[in-house]
Amino acid sequence: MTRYVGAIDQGTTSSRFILFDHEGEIVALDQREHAQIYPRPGWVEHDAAEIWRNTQSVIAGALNKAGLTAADLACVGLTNQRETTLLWDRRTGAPLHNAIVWMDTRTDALVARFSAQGGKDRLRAKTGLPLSTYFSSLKLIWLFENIPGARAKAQAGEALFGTMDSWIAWNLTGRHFTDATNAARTQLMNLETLQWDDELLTLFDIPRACLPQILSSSEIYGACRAPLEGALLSGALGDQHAALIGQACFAPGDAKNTYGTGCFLLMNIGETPRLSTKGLLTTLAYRLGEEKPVYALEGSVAIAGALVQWLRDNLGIIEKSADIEALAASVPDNGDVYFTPAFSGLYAPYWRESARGIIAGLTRFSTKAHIARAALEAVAFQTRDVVAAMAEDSGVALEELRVDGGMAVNALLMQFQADILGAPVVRPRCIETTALGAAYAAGLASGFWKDKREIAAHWRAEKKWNPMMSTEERERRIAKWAKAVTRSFDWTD
Ligand SMILES: Nc1ncnc2c1ncn2[C@@H]1O[C@H](COP(=O)(O)OP(=O)(O)O)[C@@H](O)[C@H]1O
Ligand SMILES: O=P(O)(O)OC[C@H](O)CO
Repeated sequence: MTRYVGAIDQGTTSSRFILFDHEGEIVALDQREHAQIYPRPGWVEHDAAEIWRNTQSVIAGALNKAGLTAADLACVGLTNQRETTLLWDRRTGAPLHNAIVWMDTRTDALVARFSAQGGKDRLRAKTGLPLSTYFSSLKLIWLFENIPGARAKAQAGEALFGTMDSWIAWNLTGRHFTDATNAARTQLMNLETLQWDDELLTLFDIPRACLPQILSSSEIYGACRAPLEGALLSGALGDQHAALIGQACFAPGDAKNTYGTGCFLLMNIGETPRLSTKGLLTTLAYRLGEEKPVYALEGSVAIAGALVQWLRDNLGIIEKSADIEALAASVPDNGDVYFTPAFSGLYAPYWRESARGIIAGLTRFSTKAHIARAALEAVAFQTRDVVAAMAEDSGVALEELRVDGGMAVNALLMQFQADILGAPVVRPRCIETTALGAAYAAGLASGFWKDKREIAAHWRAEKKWNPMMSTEERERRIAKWAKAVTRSFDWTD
């Protein structure tokens, strides 16, 4: 029997390929960062050709490290940054433009245009999503309106639309498809039927001919080409949905928070898509093969690890991301500095397109260490806002928070998170839960793992942070943060 499953994790910052064994343990990993392209304030692009090259390279790299070949893999799963939008030429395989990244705000004028047309409630009822620069629909319209000939090619089926899952899967298998979790983030899929919705396609004037086929998150999609010759691709889902599976959040009420470039808290809400009244998204959690779809409430935070990258790349106050912990720990507190990182507006629970980042409370006393500390705290405060919205919405307070993602290695952040939530934070042994979830989705379809129960038995807590802050202090800081948040509003109006 082949003893391993491979998972491609195409994230906002980097692409990884990870090999897992039957216990869900990592056997080998290779990772490569790609360029973040910022052509104008608020714009963020990726070179999709570079991402495909990096994907090929990390696949070869991890297989090499493990001394394995594609023939040793029972199957392969694929997970990805969601919403990031690409059009490419069906014949040549060349992208028509750089991919427009999920956090890009160039479509704010389109938000205003469609808001003025009315129908926002109908849109939310059908897709679970508000009108926002975040989702693919408006990014695709921007491409049609700004790239000469793009619409005509799309209408003729000569240009294909896809998020990063479709792009990688098309390059790997030659098949043009997406899974229903990724499709849920385009704002073109009906959350009940899990198919492209005619009313939405008409509203946004999107030609059906360019859209990928929507499939489940766990089924055999096809055999791969080099560098995974012959291996079966049998799992595909958005990264946050994959992390939910990787954290074994299979029961209603189970939740996880993934700290990557952004920060995304998803709570399983079972088989009925319920709309939030507190600024959360309703999304498909996953659809495993022929099983009934499972839904989730999501609190999306655009800027988390991206803030650490910004301190590194734009301000140069740290050399590498991990350095932020020592710098922030070199001062006992934030020195009354609060950082609202509304670089892409504010997402959940505020949904303010026109907010922009601010650092508040600066004095002659403030140092780069206070700013570093305020940056880490901002990630925890944003998560607290989402947790509070989730509790109000569901009427159930979170007993503990399961965490993962690149920033979850930061112990200072994790302790502050527990303090500011007033609830324990638990990190599992494997924090590569996104890739693990994709491997699980693939392995369930291929029969490598029997069922969800077998998978859930692999989950092990590795570390737990208990809250140590007094209630009074917590409330004081939350009030200060809330003040800093309001100061960031309406900057671009
Ligand atoms: N020790 C650390 N402390 C704080 N942030 C970190 C640390 N290590 C990595 N990061 C941040 O985590 C992010 C990468 O996490 P990852 O889960 O790989 O993200 P993505 O899936 O979005 O590419 C980067 O933004 C990086 O700055
Ligand atoms: O790349 P990540 O892990 O920050 O995730 C990005 C999200 O999928 C965007 O919705």
